[in-house]
Amino acid sequence: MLNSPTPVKKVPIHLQSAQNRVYIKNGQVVNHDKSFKADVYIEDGKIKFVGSAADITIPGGVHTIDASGKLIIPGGIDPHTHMQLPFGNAVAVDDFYHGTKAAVAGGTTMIIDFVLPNKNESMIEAYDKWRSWADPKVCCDYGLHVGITWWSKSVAEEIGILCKELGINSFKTFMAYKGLYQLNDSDLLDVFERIRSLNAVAMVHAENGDIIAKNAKRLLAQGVTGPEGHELSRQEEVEAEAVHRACILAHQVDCPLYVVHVMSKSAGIEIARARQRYSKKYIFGETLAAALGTDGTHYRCQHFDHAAAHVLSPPLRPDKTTPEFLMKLLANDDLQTTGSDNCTFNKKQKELGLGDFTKIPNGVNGVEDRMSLVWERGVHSGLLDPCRFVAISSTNAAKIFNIYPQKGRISVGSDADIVIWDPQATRTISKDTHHHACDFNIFEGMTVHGVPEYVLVRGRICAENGSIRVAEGFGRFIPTPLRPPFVYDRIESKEEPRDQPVEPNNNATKKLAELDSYI
Ligand SMILES: C[C@@H](CNC(N)=O)C(=O)O
Ligand SMILES: [Zn+2]
Ligand SMILES: [Zn+2]
Ligand SMILES: [Zn+2]
Repeated sequence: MLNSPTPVKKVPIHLQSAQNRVYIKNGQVVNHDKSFKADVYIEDGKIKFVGSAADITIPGGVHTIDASGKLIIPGGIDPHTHMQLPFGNAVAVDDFYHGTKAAVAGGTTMIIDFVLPNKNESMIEAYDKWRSWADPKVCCDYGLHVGITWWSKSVAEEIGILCKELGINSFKTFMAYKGLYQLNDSDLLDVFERIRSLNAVAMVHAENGDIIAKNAKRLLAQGVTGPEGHELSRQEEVEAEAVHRACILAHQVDCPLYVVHVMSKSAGIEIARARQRYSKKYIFGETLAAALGTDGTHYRCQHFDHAAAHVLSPPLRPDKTTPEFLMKLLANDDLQTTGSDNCTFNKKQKELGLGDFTKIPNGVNGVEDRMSLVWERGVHSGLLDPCRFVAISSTNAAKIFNIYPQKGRISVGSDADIVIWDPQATRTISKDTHHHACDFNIFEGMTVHGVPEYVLVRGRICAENGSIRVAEGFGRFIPTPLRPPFVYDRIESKEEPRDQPVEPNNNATKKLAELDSYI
């Protein structure tokens, strides 16, 4: 407590109402734009001080953590999860409790999940349902995207209410899952136009659902019924074509577009090209921990359970150079974020697809291991520096979905979602030790560098040296406000008329040629 006459530089600390007072000393703070030595003081769930120990006096009784040799990074933000998603005849086993417990264990302190209404279901009723599932269970803060799985005047009205009254600023459309979620190009143009009019963010699952439906029918008729049929029915070009088309559709109505789960080299190239082509760069790309950590060779595994456990859409790719290529796109800012698409089904549930790969529930794990995987494949392998790691694991998602700097930054006034990261420590990933509710881990046996030593969720220490002490329902719903400046400032910039794709300048052409050389 500072009782002396207020010294010029000291930071007065008022103790009376303080909760969860934590002082982290001797660490290296790493934000997306700067890495520097600093101490951090937390009180009432917020960061109150970031600076030199000489500039603060900490009273007795404050929980002090010595972070010597460790990094102090913003808690991970996973922009793509599906906890307890009802999908086909199964419900994902990671519910909002187990899924967010696993998230926190791995250093992620916020998830953004998806409301996926059934066709003809009210968007708002679906939103209320997801809130009722999540609010009582989440161990960390969460946001929601809403899927536009069908289109009508009433949907157009409801998404306006979701934006203006219910804290939603992002909507996922589907070019795949024919008959379930898929929209045609004409509807996509209307949807993107409506999203643009609301200053919201469009998202897209980009695969050509018509090609997939035709291929699946043909493969089954030829007797290809195992999990290998899943990737054969939707190979890279089926994803890349849809990515290319989605970027053009969005550009035609000047709508910012976030392409989720980019799983292949050719789809990643399409994003890079679109970002070059449109100087406003309002195309954003996300890839997944799964695509960075493993590949589609597992679909050829003789054991159905092992192969089926890797089934998600778009699929993992058999081209073993894909993980490194996608990491290079993240390093180049051709891709901006990493998600997990955590949507886990157990062995019994995956066996619903025995004899017909189209019936295998789609989805894999990732929310617990995302941070360590990105560190291992990115920073430890020399492709990323720690600041870029923070950008793609936390800050870029916060900026795109407009919750920065409340989230995604170590700075005064930000939520105290903080990870003390041990870059040298290693851990070996296994279903026997993970915190998921599922009985499989697609990264089984991998040893990764980069381990969270402490994880603080709004100032509460929820993980400490592997011991997880989360509280069910402690997390809060975080509204995502309209018109994210990181997205819309560039759209409204006057630099070029909206419908003139800018010819890439020569070093951009060189870069595109480089990208092509990877294919
Ligand atoms: C349905 C949802 C999860 N499943 C998946 N990615 O395979 C999605 O497509 O993102
Ligand atoms: Zn999807
Ligand atoms: Zn395998
Ligand atoms: Zn998904």
